[in-house]
Parts: sequence; C-alpha cells; structure tokens
Amino acid sequence: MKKLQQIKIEKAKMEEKEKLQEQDLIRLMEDNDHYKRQISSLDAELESSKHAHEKDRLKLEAQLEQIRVESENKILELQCLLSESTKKVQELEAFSESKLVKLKRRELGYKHFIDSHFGSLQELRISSESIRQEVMRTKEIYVEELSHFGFNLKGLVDAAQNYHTVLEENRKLYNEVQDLKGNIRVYCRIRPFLPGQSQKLTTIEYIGENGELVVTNPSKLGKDGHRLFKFNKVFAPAVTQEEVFRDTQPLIRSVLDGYNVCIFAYGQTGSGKTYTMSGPSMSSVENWGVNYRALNDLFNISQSRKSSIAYEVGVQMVEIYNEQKYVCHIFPDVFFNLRTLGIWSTTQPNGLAVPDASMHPVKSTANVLELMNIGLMNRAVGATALNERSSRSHSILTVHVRGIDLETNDILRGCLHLVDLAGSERVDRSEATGDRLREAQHINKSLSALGDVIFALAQKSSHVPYRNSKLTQVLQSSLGGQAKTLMFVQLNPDVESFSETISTLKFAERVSGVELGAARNNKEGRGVKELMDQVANLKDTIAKKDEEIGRLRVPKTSGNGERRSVSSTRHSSASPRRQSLGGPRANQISGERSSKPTQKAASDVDNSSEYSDRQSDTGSQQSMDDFRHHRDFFRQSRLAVVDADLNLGEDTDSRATARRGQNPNEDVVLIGFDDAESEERLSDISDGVLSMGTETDGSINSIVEYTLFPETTKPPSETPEKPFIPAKLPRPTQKTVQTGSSRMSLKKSTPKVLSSKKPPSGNTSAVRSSKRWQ
Ligand SMILES: Nc1ncnc2c1ncn2[C@@H]1O[C@H](COP(=O)(O)OP(=O)(O)OP(=O)(O)O)[C@@H](O)[C@H]1O
Repeated sequence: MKKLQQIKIEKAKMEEKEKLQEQDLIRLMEDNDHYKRQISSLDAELESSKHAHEKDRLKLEAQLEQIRVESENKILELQCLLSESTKKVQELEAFSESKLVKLKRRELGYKHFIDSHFGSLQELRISSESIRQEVMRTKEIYVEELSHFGFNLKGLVDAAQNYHTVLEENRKLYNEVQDLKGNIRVYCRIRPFLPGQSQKLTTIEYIGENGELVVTNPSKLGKDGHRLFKFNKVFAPAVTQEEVFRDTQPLIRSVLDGYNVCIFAYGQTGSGKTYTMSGPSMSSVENWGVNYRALNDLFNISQSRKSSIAYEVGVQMVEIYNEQKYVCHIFPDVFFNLRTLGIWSTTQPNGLAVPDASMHPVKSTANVLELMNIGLMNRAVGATALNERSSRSHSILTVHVRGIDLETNDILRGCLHLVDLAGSERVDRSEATGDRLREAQHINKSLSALGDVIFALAQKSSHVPYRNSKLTQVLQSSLGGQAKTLMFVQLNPDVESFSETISTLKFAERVSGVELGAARNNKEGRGVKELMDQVANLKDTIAKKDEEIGRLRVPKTSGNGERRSVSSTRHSSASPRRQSLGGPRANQISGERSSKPTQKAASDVDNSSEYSDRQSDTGSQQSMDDFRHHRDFFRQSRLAVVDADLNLGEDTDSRATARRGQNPNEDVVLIGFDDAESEERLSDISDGVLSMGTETDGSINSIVEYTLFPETTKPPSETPEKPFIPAKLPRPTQKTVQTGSSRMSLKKSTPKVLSSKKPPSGNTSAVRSSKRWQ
C-alpha cells in the first residue's frame, strides 16, 4: 500500500509532469507557429529589401556610370587646359625672356643718359653760378632804376591828383564854349525831293555856308519873290545823317556833364522830322537819326569816363496827343490820363516830368535799339488804331543820365529830350472839324506854348509859362536855366509847300533871333550887324544900278532871265541877311505901306515877315516895350473886332468880358473871319505877335487873342501912332484880286500835304480862329 501509495503519488507526479509537458508542447507549438510566422514575414521583408537593394544597386550603378563618363570628360578638359597652360607658360617664358632683354637694353640706355646728364648738371652748376652773379649785378641796377622810377611816379601821382581838377575845368570850359555858341540854336534842314518828285520846282534858292538861306516865292517875280533867313546852320538836301549829327554832338556831351538838353524837330508833315530824329530805318547805322546817334554817343563817352564817373542811363518814350493822354511806348499798358495825373503839375524832384514807372534803365546802345524798336512798333500799332495819329502827336524820347563822381561822390544829373513834334502845317486851311479840329487846336496850343516858353526865357522874364501845355511841362527841365536847346527846322522844298515853308522859317527865325538878342552877344553883335546891313544895302544899290545899266545896254530879256539875274546878284551878296535885318530899306518899305495900303496888301506874307526881321533887329528891350505897347492895343482891338464880328452894337467891353468869363475856349470858336485873306493874314501876323505874349495866362484864349490882331504887332515906324491903325482890318476886296494867283497856289498846296495823312474836312472859320503862331 505504501508502495501503491508511493506509486500513486509517483503516478500523480507523472501525470502532473505529463500535463506540464503537454503544456510545454502546446507552448512550443505556439512558439513554433509564431516563429514560423516571423520567419515568413522576415522572408517577405528579406525579399522586399532584396528588391530595394537590387534597385539601389542599379541606381548606383547608373550613377557610377554617369560619374565615370563625367570624370572622363573632365579629365579630357583638364588635359586640354593643361596643354593650353603649358603653351601659355611657354609663351610667357618667351615674353619675359624678351622683356628681360629689353630691360637690360634700357638699363644700359639709362646709364648712358644719367652719365650724360650728370655732365650737363656739372655744366649747369657752373652756369647757375654765373647767373647768380649776373642777378646780383642786375639787382644793383634795379635798385638804381627803381629810385629813378619812384621819382617819375611822384610826378605822375601829382598829375593824377590834378586830373579831376583838370577834368572839371575841361568840362567847364567845354560848356562855356557851348554857352558862347548860344543856349538856343536853330539848324535848318531841307528835305530832298522824294523819288518821283524830281520834276518839281524848288523854293530853295540859296544856301549859304554860314547859315544863310534864300527862299523864292514862285508866284512872285522880282525882288519881292525872295526872302532871306539866317540860322546857326542850314543843311542842304544832300547832307547826310552823320553830317547833321556832327553839329549836334557837342550838346550830347553836355548831358553827361549834368546839363539838360532839348533837341526838337519842327516842321510841316512830311518835311523830314522823323527822318532827322529817328532816321528812315534802324537797320543801317548810316541812316541812324539824331536819337540813336545821341544815345550811342552817350554810351561811348560814359564808357571812356568810367574810371572817374559811373553813369546810369534811363530812357522814357512817350507821346502827347491832344494835350490829354500820353502813351508810354516801351510799356504800352501805361496809358495815363494827363488831366487826372497830378504829377504833371510840376517836375518831380528826381528830374522826371512823367511818372518814373515808364522809365527803363539801359546799359548799351543795343539795349536802346531794342527798346526803341519795341517803342516804334507799339507806336506804329497805335498810329493805325488811332487813325495815323503819329503826325498829330508829339513824340518825346527822354534820356535821363545820372553820374556819380567816383572820387568826390558828387552826383551829376543830365536830361536829354529828343522831340519829334506834331506836324506844324496850317490845319486851319484844311477846314477841319470835329476831332481834327480839336487836334489842330491842341497842336496849335502846344506849339504856341513852346514858342512862348522860348521867348519868355529869351526875355529873361520872371514868369515862364511852362504850364500852358503838356509839351512844355514835360520839357520844362530842359528848357531854360542852364539847359541847352536845339531846334531842327525841317523844310519841304516843294513850291506847293511855300506858304508852310515861310511860316516855319519865320517861327525858326524868331527862335534863332532870340539868341542874337541875348544880353551878352547883343552889344557887340548889333554894331557889327548894323555895319553889315549898311554894306549889304550899298551892295544892293550897286547891284541895282548894275542891273539898270545892263538893262539899258542889252535888249530886254524875258521875265525868267530877269529873275535869274536878280538871284545871281543876290548870291554874290556878302550878307544875305541884309534884307531880313530890316535896315533903312525896310523902314522905307514900311513907310510906303502905310501910305499905300492897297500895295501893301499885295504881299502880306512879306510885310509881316519884314516886321519880324525888324523885331529881331531891334533887340529884346525894344521888343518888350513894343509888347507892352501892343498888348494894350490888342485888348482894345480884340474887343472892337468881337463887336464887329457879332454885329451887336452893344457894349463891346462887357460882352467880350462876359464871353470870356463863360468859357475861355468859346472865343476860339466864335471869333472867326470868313474872308480867306484875313485868314492868311492872321496866320502871317501871328508870327509877329504871339511870341510877345509870353507872360499871358497861357490859355488857348490868350493865344488866339494875340494872334488875331496882326496889324497891332507892327512896330512903330517914324510916327508912333501908326502901328495902332488896324490897317489890315478890313482889307479891300481889290487886294484879293491882286494877289489872287499866289493865294490860289498857296491854298491848293496845303490840303495836298495834308491829304498824305488823312483828308480833313469841315468848318473853316472855326479852325481859323484857333490859328496858331507859326
Ligand atoms: N533828308 C532826307 N533824305 C531822304 N529822304 C528824306 C529826308 N527827309 C525826309 N525824307 C523822306 O521824306 C518822307 C517824309 O519824312 P518824315 O516821315 O520824316 O516826315 P515828318 O516831318 O516826320 O512827317 P510827320 O509829321 O508825318 O511825322 C519820308 O519818306 C522820308 O524818308
């Protein structure tokens, strides 16, 4: 049992063990499955990695092949480069070899050069030593010469210190010479016939070298047909612009010395005023008129003086039209109404009479030419727009000069007025009305005012009527005082312009006579003049006798021949002025006239001019006495004529006074004469009268007042009462018949001249009464 028990225990153990073994087996079988599965997955993995590896291997082999090809190419390239480099190295070796050879050669050359220069240096050293010795010697000479120069320089310094004093003295002397020549000068210039006018008859018979001028009245034969005038200078038609300027030049210099100068051109339309003042064109220098030449001169002189005086130049270019407006041509927008412009009442402290807004600084002639071109262009435009106004307006170019003396800081101020006056023709003959009449009146007024100012200055009158017109106001600074005045009297030689020519010449003669009557020259001048008159008269008598003898000897020739002989005799006369100076012969004529009024009327142009001659001869004192004398008479006569004219039979004094009180301009229109003769007579006589009216109040009224009564201006002849007889009012009709032919020709001529601008029309009598002094 025990054994069985043991066996049983052993059997249980055996069974236990078997159970464990079974479990192990199961586990091992599971492990085996697991491992089998693992092995199969590892197989699959191995297979895939084998594929991948195979792929990589193929890829790497391809890359290897590519690299191999590339490296083979590279090797080839490198082999090429190597061969090239080898070639280059060989070349460089060859080049450096040759360079070396060259450098060696050059080194040899330098060696030679240095050797030779070394030799020269030795030579230079030797010569520098000799030069040093030379310099020492020269230095000694210099010192000697320097002391000599110092001595000379001292003299120069003294001279330089005196330079300013000498310059000042020179200026003074120069201007004294100018003063001696007279502060008012009159140059007469005769225009040549224009192309196509060569067939025309001329009124100019003789031009003397000393300013004598003989004009012929084509309608009067014999002696009465000739008139003699004397001016400072007469320029023949052929005289060039340069020659005309040569006689004007000295005045330009005065402007730079601080003087005021006024140069104006007077004459009828188309007589060459613009030609003389501006020239026909600016393009050619030889045609330049006074304006351009004057400015050119100003700049040239100012340049030559620039080391001692610094000059500044400014120009103004204005136009006065109808006494109301002026246009600044350089600045066409500047268009002022003079009536509202207070500045016109007096000259400004800076010497400007017009607002300095219109002033333009200029630095050279080219500058001026440019400005004047603009000005002329603007004027041309204005002229078209305003119906060719240029002939009926005064064009004024004013040059202001300011100089600073660099040594003393003194300031010099000079002013040059260059004036192209309005046409001076007798507008009254053209029967103008409306605007034209107004223009005529204004031109008359301003030209008369200009004459009044000149005469007032000549008479040294305490009152100079500058304010009577805008023209004289603008020119105020350059008229009177130290100012110098030059008038160009422009003549048209055409016979048709004879009447205008005579009027112009009479005006000019009176202006020129002004200077002759000046205090300083008068004393010496008159004695000489009287003697010259006597000589001239004697020569005249001899010539007459010769003529008579000639006539008795040879058969009587034609009228023309006779006339020629008269004129030729006259040419040979020593003093052509004899006739106009009014010696004993003139008195005789005057006497005849008063006793035979009908004969006198036959040539009233000459009558009044003879008076004018006498007037200039009698001197300023006499003139002033005459003036006072006549003025009283004018008043009486004027009143009488107003009365006669209106035929009212009332108290003339009160009527006239009342009328004057109403409107000063009314007289101008109302006092008229229908008779053409009286019209001409009035203008002629105005020559002799208006100049005396310098101390009037200057209105148009007063101008007309003194213009209308010609006879009263006749100087007293033997008996002082005679001039008071208004012998020319009224004039017998018979006289008109006697002078009919000459009058016709005169009357025809005037409208012709005017028609070149614009044919005027209208009421004669109205214009007539505004007769201006010519
Ligand atoms: N000395 C001269 N030589 C040649 N031609 C001249 C001379 N003077 C004037 N003329 C010519 O005569 C003509 C009229 O001259 P200009 O225009 O100067 O006269 P004006 O008096 O100024 O006239 P206006 O009063 O109309 O201005 C112009 O054709 C001008 O070229």
